[in-house]
Amino acid sequence: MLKVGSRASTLATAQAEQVVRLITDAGVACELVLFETKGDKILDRALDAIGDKGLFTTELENALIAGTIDLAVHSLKDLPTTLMEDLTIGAYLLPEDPRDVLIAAPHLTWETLPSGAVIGTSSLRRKAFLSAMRPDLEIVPVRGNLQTRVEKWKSQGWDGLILAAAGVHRLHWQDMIASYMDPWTFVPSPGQGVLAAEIRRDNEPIQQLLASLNDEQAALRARAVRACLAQLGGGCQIPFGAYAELVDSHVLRMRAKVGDLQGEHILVADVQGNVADPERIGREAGQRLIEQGALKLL
Ligand SMILES: NCc1[nH]cc(CCC(=O)O)c1CC(=O)O
Repeated sequence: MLKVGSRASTLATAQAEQVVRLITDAGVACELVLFETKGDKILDRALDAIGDKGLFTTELENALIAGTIDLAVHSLKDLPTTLMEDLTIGAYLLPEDPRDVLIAAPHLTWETLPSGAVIGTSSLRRKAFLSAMRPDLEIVPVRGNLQTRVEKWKSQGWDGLILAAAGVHRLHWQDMIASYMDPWTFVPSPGQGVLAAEIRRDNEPIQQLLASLNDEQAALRARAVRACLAQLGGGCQIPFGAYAELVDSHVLRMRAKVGDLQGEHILVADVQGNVADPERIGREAGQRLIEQGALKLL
């Protein structure tokens, strides 16, 4: 019996159950093992204020190394670019919509949000890009799992929330979506919407199984944007977004965007290149941001 580890939040569990189904359908029996991570426990501070990388992933990586689980399912965007030694990404799975969405009352959209509207988000990236596009909005912090954030939005009388479309779709909350943000402007977190299956490097049987389930296109796009993040030093504590699409079967196009928290200085790098080497495209985008002074902004 293959042991599949996941965080215990409703979204994480729904994601892991989808992966379990994928593996079961491939003929391998598995069971789910649920974990609470530091990021699930600390709810009174923004993620960047807690500081360390791997807030949602360390407990799962420890369990992989200890052999308690054989595979860990993560939201790729929560997984640091540097994994613990002896661990690797075995597959990129089940890509969902990579965009961010505005959650708001039915009569509102991004275009009709009034001046002074109150929007909940604790993400530095969302804060920076919101401020750059709409300096007239008021941004308030909101932490916790998706249920908690939606309850806060309703109980506090805020006008809206920014969330990942992927999570909203996976929980079947489509009717709360007021607008989809354009990914080339409101650039998503690198790897948003994609699931990562993390395994031990020496686990060859599962490596082979996962290779057959890997989503090739999601993998190429994810490798480019994560190489860019790595070039800038990794982690999720910076106002940074990166997005990639295949132009055709040979060419990958990506955009990386960095801002300051006030959204006053925004740097953009666009790079296009051969899909055979997605990391090169990502590093090039990262390098261009650094040449524009990105490291001074961060
Ligand atoms: N940071 C928390 C987190 N990690 C993954 C998702 C959603 C699923 C995904 O982006 O793949 C979310 C919620 C959100 O950002 O709204």
